[in-house]
Amino acid sequence: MARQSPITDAHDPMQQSRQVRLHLANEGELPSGMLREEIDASWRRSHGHGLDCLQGEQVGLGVEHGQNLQTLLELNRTLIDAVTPELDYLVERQGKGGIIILGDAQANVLAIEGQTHVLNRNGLRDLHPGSCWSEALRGTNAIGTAVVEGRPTLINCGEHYLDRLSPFSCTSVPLRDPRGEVIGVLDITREGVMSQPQDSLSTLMLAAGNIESRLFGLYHPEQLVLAFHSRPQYLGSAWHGLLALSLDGEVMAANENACQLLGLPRPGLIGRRCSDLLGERSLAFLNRLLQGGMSSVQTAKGEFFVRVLQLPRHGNLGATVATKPVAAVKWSALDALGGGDSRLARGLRMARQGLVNGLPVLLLGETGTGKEVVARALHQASPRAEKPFVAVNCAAIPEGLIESELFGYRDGAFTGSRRGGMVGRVMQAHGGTLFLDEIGDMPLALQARLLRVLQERRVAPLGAGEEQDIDVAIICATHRDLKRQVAEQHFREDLYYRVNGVSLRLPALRERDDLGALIDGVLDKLGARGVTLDPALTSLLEGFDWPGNIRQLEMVLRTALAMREAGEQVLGLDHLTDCLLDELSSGTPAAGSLRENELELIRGALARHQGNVSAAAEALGISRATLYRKLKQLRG
Ligand SMILES: Nc1ncnc2c1ncn2[C@@H]1O[C@H](COP(=O)(O)OP(=O)(O)OP(=O)(O)O)[C@@H](O)[C@H]1O
Repeated sequence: MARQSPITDAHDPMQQSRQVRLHLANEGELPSGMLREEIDASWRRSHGHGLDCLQGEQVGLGVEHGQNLQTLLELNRTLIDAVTPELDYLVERQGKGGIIILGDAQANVLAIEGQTHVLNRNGLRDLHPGSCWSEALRGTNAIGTAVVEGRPTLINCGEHYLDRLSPFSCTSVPLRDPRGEVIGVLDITREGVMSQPQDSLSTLMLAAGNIESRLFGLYHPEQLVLAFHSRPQYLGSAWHGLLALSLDGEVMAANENACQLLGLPRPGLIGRRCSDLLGERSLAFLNRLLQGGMSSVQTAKGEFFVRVLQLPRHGNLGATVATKPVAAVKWSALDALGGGDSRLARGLRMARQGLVNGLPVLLLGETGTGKEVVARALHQASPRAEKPFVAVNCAAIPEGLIESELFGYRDGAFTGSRRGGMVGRVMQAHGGTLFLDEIGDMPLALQARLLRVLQERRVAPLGAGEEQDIDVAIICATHRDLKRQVAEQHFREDLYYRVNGVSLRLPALRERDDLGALIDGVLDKLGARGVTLDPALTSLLEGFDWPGNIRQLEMVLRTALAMREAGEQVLGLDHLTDCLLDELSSGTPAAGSLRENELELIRGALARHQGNVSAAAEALGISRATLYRKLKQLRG
């Protein structure tokens, strides 16, 4: 083939890379400054590997030349297990033309899903499980190059080193194990130039964060895994710090975020005592974590919010942070939640009685009224306390993932998913308690499946023929009016009766007459036992309507505590920011429908925070998700 076309002044980047390729093939050298910096570096490496950018690549590649695919899959079993839910989700999300690829640390393809016919259409038949896409063999390509670079990589059409890969654009992110080593790569490939490469990149980075959190748990099944962040909204996200603790409280592993948040390199964290890092060693701290879901600690790096992400599979958790076994706090925790509200205290006792006798418990209440706290305390006060408490937020899991998350899967979910695949949350709760939060948001199709599981007490993972017996206590919660949902046919009537064994409505804060007891409880939880409120602040708080309930009260008290001078034990109006004072002074919203008032409150908060949703949600004491949901409901 005649190779012509010296470099000319091309403005089209695709045209430009084509000319660079021709020049390289003809002259045997790469002209400088013609390609993006990282592409230039990768092309030089590819050239150095002796690859011909026009003729093809080296042969002797991957499984088709003797490498055993089964061995490859077995070697990467943990990675495959951790990636499967995200892979399913990405396949569903990427739609037309999207191909999702999972590679290992050597850029061997482990799984390829989605619109794979697009590859055949373009004559690319050698991209399949078992094939190797390392840079050394195939030149610049997102999978191989991301492995070499160890960072997210985007390769647009002609930026591929090999001419024949030019019809495609690919984005890849490396996946790291808890030690920070690259153990795989996740890729989205599309036909043609990527119009929104940043979208694919952010989708992949979010997925990588979730996968790495899951891997962290899978690598440390015998340890207590704590998630922490300086902002509570970031707990459970791809950005939280993770620490795996041995049963005597020593840090066994830390993820990259944890190193950054604590300002220490990994070797400086491993082997340290959790109490040195997070500044807490008390039984109260552990109990708060186990019952309240989230707790805050003051450290040299400022305030962190901490949540338990995974309990150790075996062993006495009490020893991890505290010195006494956790079981010692069982009853007192539930009793304390009743505060000074005798009706609530009675309801809590009945709920416990029902749960112990095998009845499902349904917790109803507005956002922030403490439904999750109550669910955990009920579990702790039951004979199942030593067994797992597994919480599933049905509104937070993407619809396409709920089924596999709840019921798990066997095999066939994608090439390489193994027999025994992933254990679903229902099965994880075996012997203990399953808490289905926001059950009112569960899609109808899944409600039918859940109903069958609850009736038959058997579960079949996706792709599995046989069913397994399960023994779980069920607690459900929702902020929705489930009866209305049933009437409007958004919630199955039969499921409603199945989950509604003992129902307990948690009162909104404005309906409670034990604000004082609650304030003491929250101060205690925030590590400020003995701090009191002066009469002016007390009466301001008593006059407020508390749309965000206890969560909002907690935020107000947390702010006031932070404004104290050293040694101050009495909180007053001086300890509130102007913004909070304005908010609380607005008191009970003026007459009008609840809907209008809510909308007004949200609009007000958004206006005060210049449309910043996170700040408005924080001021209202609700999560961003709840704020969006409410806006959608109220406007629609
Ligand atoms: N009795 C209590 N004493 C002190 N703090 C509490 C109490 N109940 C709840 N909280 C705190 O209030 C916040 C909200 O509680 P929780 O998450 O259980 O509410 P929820 O009703 O499940 O909210 P949502 O519906 O928004 O998920 C948490 O930070 C929790 O620790």
